[in-house]
Amino acid sequence: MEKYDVVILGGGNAGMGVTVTTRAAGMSVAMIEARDLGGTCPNRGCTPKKVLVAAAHALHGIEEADRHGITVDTPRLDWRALIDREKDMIRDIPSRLSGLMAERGVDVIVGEAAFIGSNTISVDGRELEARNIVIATGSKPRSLPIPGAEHLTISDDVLNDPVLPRAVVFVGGGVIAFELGHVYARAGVDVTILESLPHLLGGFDADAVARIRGASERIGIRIRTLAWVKRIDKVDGRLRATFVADGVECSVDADRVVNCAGRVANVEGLDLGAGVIAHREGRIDIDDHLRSRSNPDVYVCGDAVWNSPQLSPVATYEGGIVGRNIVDGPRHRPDYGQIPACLYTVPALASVGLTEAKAKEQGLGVRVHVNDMQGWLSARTYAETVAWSKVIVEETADRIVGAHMVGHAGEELIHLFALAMKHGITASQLSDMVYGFPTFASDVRNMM
Ligand SMILES: Cc1cc2nc3c(=O)[nH]c(=O)nc-3n(C[C@H](O)[C@H](O)[C@H](O)COP(=O)(O)OP(=O)(O)OC[C@H]3O[C@@H](n4cnc5c(N)ncnc54)[C@H](O)[C@@H]3O)c2cc1C
Ligand SMILES: NC(=O)c1ccc[n+]([C@@H]2O[C@H](COP(=O)([O-])OP(=O)(O)OC[C@H]3O[C@@H](n4cnc5c(N)ncnc54)[C@H](O)[C@@H]3O)[C@@H](O)[C@H]2O)c1
Repeated sequence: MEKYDVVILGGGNAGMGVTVTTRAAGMSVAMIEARDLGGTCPNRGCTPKKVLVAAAHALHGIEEADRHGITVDTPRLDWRALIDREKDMIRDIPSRLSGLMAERGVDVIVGEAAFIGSNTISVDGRELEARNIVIATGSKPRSLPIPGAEHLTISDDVLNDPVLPRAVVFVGGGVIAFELGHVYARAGVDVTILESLPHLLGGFDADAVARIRGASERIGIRIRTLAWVKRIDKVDGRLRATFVADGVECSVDADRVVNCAGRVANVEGLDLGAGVIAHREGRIDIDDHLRSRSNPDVYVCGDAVWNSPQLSPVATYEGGIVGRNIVDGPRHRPDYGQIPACLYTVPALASVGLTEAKAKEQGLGVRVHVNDMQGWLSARTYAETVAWSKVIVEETADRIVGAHMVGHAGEELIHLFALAMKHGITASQLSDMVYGFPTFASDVRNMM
């Protein structure tokens, strides 16, 4: 039996986050990774996705060129070349991270880990014992138990597919469907999004989502809410998604039907029972310190946590907290209050803090500043198709409790609001700054 102070299951953002403090404290650390070091974000998520989004931005710029007096012929996108560029960008990430782990003194073990006891793990015939075990195994697409589910593809396939399909259906109207849908629509693909709930993009401010819906429909994306997908059939070499909306059975034909119905903690194969880890349907019961309630030697972080945002910086942050709890004892708790979230459509939706609905639900006395900024000089200069903001300020304390933007460099500006919220900078103080001009940031003064 090999012995370690810490064994980490999974080498993604969360697992990497654990290694910093534990190694700095001189603990012996092993990391077990079944696929590629780096996990989802750099290999199958944020980074490759953003390479495609960058191409969508270029196409959007070309669409708007005539507004600047520029004539451009109809652009032709070489999809295979774009996928090659994406792959090129991320190719060496696992080997670079392997170098980083070696430098940090972490033993990386390749293989699929599972519990064999409360403090023991098996991997590829080896047995490891550890004082602390960290579950950082990420998430996987929620399976859809419908006839024809075997025809569904997932976001991994979209990011790997060198052939541009003619038509695509996304099952689920969440972040992945909108981001990939915008890329496809700009590339000329016929896109349909089918969402079972009455609202899209759950968790984002409803008014901001309405702008994104409008921007998506403007580029030809068809969106159906309250649409229940019943089955997928193969018909004449293509796929047919049959769904019920408003009590009526409808169908749509496509070359790909992509499962974007959410992601669940990837813990099924870990034999949590052998590890004495209480859970319900894959949701591990943890305390405020991200520690298993039934086995105090086990921590969970990143997407494997069932009830925190599935975001790459959150995974790193939670990994850091788990590392500190292992070193200092369980004292540190995550605070998710001021973490920005962005939807990388074109234009993007950026958000931090409370939505208007949540602020009101909490009974806060708030001023809500809503601006359609399309007529503002900065938006006109760049011929923005959408430029919109909502800033929610607690009346008595002048405290910013939420900010939401669509377009207008919101994915960058949102960090000004997050900084203000984290460090207690009031709305008046943020307005009172001297900003460089002309910039999108200088408009922050007038947003509240
Ligand atoms: C298409 C897509 C786009 C995204 N875009 C963004 C974005 O723009 N911004 C953002 O913030 N977030 C984005 N995300 C979410 C982000 O990628 C995740 O929140 C983040 O990667 C989670 O990190 P993690 O370390 O918890 O899990 P992962 O990165 O998934 O790492 C878990 C690792 O554990 C390994 N593993 C699993 N089981 C075992 C086992 N039994 N033994 C050994 N190893 C195992 C896996 O191989 C994997 O490498 C995106 C996700 C997807 C799918
Ligand atoms: N920009 C980013 O930060 C980014 C980008 C991509 C992914 N992610 C992360 O990845 C996670 C997963 O993304 P996602 O888009 O798969 O999930 P999501 O949770 O954002 O959206 C899933 C949607 O599918 C709907 N749905 C569920 N079952 C359905 C069914 N049977 N039929 C139709 N609709 C159904 C849900 O109501 C929901 O609206 C997200 O939680 C997100 O945090 C983040």
